[in-house]
Amino acid sequence: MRFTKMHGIGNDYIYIDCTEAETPSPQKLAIEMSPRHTSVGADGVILVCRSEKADLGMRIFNSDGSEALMCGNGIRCVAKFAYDHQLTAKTNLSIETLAGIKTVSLIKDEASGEVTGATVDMGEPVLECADIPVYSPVNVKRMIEYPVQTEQGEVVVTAVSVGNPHAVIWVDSIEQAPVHTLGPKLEHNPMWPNRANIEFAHVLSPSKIEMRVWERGSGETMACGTGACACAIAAIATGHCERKVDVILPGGTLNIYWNPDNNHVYMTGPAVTVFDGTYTPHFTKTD
Ligand SMILES: N[C@@H](CCC[C@H](N)C(=O)O)C(=O)O
Repeated sequence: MRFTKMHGIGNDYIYIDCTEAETPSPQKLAIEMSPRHTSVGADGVILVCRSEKADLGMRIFNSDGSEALMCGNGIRCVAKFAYDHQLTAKTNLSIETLAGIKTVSLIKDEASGEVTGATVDMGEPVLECADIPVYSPVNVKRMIEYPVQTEQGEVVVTAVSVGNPHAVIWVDSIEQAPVHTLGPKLEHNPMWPNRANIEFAHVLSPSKIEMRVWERGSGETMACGTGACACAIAAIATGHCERKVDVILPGGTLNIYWNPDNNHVYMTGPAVTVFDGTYTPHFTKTD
């Protein structure tokens, strides 16, 4: 099985071209290929698929095998993968995800012509609890800077969906943030029927946020594109930031713009190929 390892500011996935043949058991493949010390090593597996409704389709599996609806860093890499592997010659393309069709505009280096990144129209963010989905004890419509009781005390959460569910928590210091303790506890808190990605973020200025993320199904990662959008949305919705925000993550920076005219969120960032490889899965069809 051929694969390409790619990353968007350190959020790395194993990309598999499924446009000619299906990949059996992608959940098992993600569990098997993601471990960093005993396998290829990645935050999960992304399938590049055909689509009847868009130029291409994608599916994303976290390292625990769970399937997510959307991946912000992944979709930029899918567009680069498609262009570099001649699956398309388009530099503006539509990609079908389980969270709907997104449009991606590739960014090329002028001198080399190489695709170095992309801007993605992430669509309209969702703040309504019922649609995220998130349960609140007193049935609030939106959970904006809302107090939540945890074993580690009260935390103030803003709930946002950017295709997948996110909880944004403002902290004084991202270095000291309880990413590995509160992160998994909140990910599995029954308030989230489908679990959630947990962001610990700090507003540096009206145009700059720094954050760390505990990703649903993958643990702490170096970056999360949908998570960066969620933090920017939470900061803009609460008046902490203006419409254009640079979100600084351990792996690098993403530029987020929430357009007031159409309510769409745009994310710009790099897409990088690390290496190509071949892999023989250990599981059998009867596993
Ligand atoms: N890293 C991604 C998000 C991947 C899926 C997420 N862990 C989930 O389960 O929702 C991104 O860049 O958005």
